[in-house]
Amino acid sequence: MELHVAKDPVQLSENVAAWISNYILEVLQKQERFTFVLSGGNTPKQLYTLLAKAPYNMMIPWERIHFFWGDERAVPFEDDRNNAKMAFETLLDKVNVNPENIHIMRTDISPEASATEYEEILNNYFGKEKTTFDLVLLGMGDDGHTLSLFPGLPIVHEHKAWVKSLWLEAQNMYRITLTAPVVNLAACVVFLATGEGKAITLKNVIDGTFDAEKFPSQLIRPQNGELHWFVDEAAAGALEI
Ligand SMILES: O=C(O)[C@H](O)[C@@H](O)[C@H](O)[C@H](O)COP(=O)(O)O
Repeated sequence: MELHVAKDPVQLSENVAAWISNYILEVLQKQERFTFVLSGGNTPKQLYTLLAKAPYNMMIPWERIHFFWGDERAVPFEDDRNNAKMAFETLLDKVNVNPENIHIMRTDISPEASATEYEEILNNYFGKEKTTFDLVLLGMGDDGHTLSLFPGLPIVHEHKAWVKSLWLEAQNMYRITLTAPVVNLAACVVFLATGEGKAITLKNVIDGTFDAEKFPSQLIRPQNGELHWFVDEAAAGALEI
């Protein structure tokens, strides 16, 4: 695991934009396509906005990037809580992507059907390969969840399925989410976390005893890939570094 600490959320987004674009260019020297899992939540908004501007909008061969989502709230695409909507507004509508390479988690069908369909899409992409995504971007909630793997829910014990739907009582909505097993087959996972509200949880996730029921972010341990945490000083506040 590699920890990158930035002064504040603005610097963090700048560092991550530079880091990610270098990584994409490096990988694309060796292969034709790049598979990129986007995350929802607030933290990545600034990063997406930066990636849509110079120099990154020109530097990155967007048409060679295939986009996926880590999780989705089962609300219509037009709803502001929809993770795909946010990514389109901040990034995908502004750069030269190939619409055929964008794989949203559908919310116009039942959450179960959407999860099954997404699992099929992933199987078609990665079926026999040992490594899945080139890059998975993740966030962590103050409670230690990542993706839609929330503390105490059965989904944290999923060993087999790559995509599942679940009911989230606290938010009164269904979610569709990738599971830890598929994310752990990625070549690279990048977590973003900012703010002092995440400091104690971050310490528990990184330095604490393994307890996935309580801190599902601990489930993310790429088998053969890299794991990076990009955090700001406030989120890093409780770490001993
Ligand atoms: O749809 C979502 O809610 C997410 O994908 C979720 O896992 C998110 O990454 C964390 O909740 C962190 O969210 P913030 O960046 O808003 O703190």
